[in-house]
Amino acid sequence: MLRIMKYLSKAEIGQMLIALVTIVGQIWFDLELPDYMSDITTLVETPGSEMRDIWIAGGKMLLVSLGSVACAVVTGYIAARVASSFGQRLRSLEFRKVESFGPAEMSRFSTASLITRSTNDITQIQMFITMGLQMIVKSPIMAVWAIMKIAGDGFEWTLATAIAVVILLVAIVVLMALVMPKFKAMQQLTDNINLVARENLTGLRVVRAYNAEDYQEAKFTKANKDLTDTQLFTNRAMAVMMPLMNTVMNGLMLAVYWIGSSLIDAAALTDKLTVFSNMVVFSSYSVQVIMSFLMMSMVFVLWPRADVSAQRVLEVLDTDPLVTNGRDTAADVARIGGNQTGTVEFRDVSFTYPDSREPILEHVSFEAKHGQTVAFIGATGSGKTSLINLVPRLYDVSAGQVLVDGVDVRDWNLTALRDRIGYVPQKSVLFKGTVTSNVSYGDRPGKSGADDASVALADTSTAAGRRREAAQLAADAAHDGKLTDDERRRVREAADVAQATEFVERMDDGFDSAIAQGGSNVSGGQKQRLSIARAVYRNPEILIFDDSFSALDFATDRNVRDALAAHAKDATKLIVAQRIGTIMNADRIVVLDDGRVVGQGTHRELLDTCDVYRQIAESQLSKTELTA
Ligand SMILES: Nc1ncnc2c1ncn2[C@@H]1O[C@H](COP(=O)(O)OP(=O)(O)OP(=O)(O)O)[C@@H](O)[C@H]1O
Repeated sequence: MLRIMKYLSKAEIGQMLIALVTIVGQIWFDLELPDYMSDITTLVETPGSEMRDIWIAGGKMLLVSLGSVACAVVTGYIAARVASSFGQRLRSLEFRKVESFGPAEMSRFSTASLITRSTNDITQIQMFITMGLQMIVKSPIMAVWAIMKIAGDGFEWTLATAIAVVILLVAIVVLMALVMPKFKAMQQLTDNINLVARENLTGLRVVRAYNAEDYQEAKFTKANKDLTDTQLFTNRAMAVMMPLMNTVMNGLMLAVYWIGSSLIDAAALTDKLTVFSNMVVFSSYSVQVIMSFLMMSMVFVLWPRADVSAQRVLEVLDTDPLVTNGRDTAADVARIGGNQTGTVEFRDVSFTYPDSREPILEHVSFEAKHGQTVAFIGATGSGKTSLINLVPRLYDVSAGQVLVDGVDVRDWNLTALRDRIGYVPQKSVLFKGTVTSNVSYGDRPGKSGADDASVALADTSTAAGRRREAAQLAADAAHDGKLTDDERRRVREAADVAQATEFVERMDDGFDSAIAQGGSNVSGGQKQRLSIARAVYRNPEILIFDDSFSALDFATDRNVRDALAAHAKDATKLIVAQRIGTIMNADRIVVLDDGRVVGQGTHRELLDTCDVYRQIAESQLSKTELTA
């Protein structure tokens, strides 16, 4: 928990120091009260006391109480302010970190867990700061201060208080040992609930189609029951705490008065009043001592969960992606690579997924020159996707080298490298927005070094930070959906290339038509065409299509390829395909079989030299097409 505090900003630390002063102030006021009470008791018990004096002592007591309330309000305000700006920063940092993750880190944490970690876990930390930090500071100071006030006031009373404190400490330690492991499990079980709920929601159509509601429900019931059982255990354990505290507190009161009665009994007549007054004061202070232990126990209710949550958030923040950023900017690459713009070369590349032992690619070598089309074909699972994922560095090679523009991709600055690439993944991804916003998605070149900016932006603990955040939001809002005429023309051009214009124009608002989250309001083929348009819009040096024509009919497939050849003739195209028709005109076809290159060349050459290719071709083309 302490380690996460390093993410507090200077302003927040300053605010917390002010809160420390108000906390000490509140304790001072609280501990002044019994003294005035003692004065009033003495005045009431002393014959001939003036009513005026009692009013004055009462008035002072009221002022002291108001002082205590004022301090409590200021402390609460500051704690809430610090907790929310700190929570906001942690969420931003975590979001930023997750953005830098590659598929390897995503599968290590799982999407469901990352969602819990940036929502529920941060809420736990926020709650702890709002309530726990006040108590954590307040309770020991108050306990020590109150003990000092009563120490030496009466051996018997002090002993009774000490016994009560020991009972409380033992109870707290035992309870913590019991519930701490359960709190850890609780966050993991919350992950699990998220996982099952997400799976059910994303796979809703399949669930319905296979009448698998009962199966899904059973899975959810199990996850739900596991979480409920754990929560019940911890809540029951914690439920013991409050009654125990009350019993100890009342027991102590009883003991103080019981001891007091015998002390008063034994005292000489003149001392009886003093002993009585001492007893009233002592009982008030001992209540404060027990109250501070009560507060400590509340801290121990909040702390274990917040501690587990802090560890889980730190685990994300401390993870360095396997794919690290290189240094070479576009200008460096042009100098080092000798202007080999648009070339992609694999030099004896082997690749094994981080979580497996079997190599997926072995000794793959090929070269794609500027403007060439290189296609990859092979059976399912032969490693085509794994191969092209190495170009934008979704993963890094295990051996060998991948060179873009003549420079090893590991040396490239990641932003510069990815700005060069238009990537259409196997599974099309569309974002909530409009057709235009999806096609022009890559129109803002990446900003290297944005990390610092985002950390600074996330600091909203100062007025300057909040102004900066507002300016950034206003700039983003001004940019959203406000494309220039030239950009709109380019969106249309990209849609033309992807053969998307016709269906987009048939939509209600044309290019401004809404796209639902995940593109659920357009068909699979339409999604693919918009994804292709998005890549074309960037006008990149390298276009990567991972089986991106599979949902297109043959005529559209051909039209897209013809339009690409004309529009993006300068771009180097890497195409993964299952259909021979899609790739037979490529400059080079690389045939993969079980992660190895078993043939390379043009369609004609491969028909003569590569058995695997010939078999695929024979299964897809007619005799006349084969001999054409
Ligand atoms: N994240 C991963 N971790 C471990 N193994 C993986 C991972 N992704 C894919 N694989 C394995 O790598 C092999 C190659 O997968 P890849 O997706 O590259 O094949 P592909 O040729 O593109 O197949 P398809 O044509 O079906 O898309 C498969 O055996 C698959 O099980």
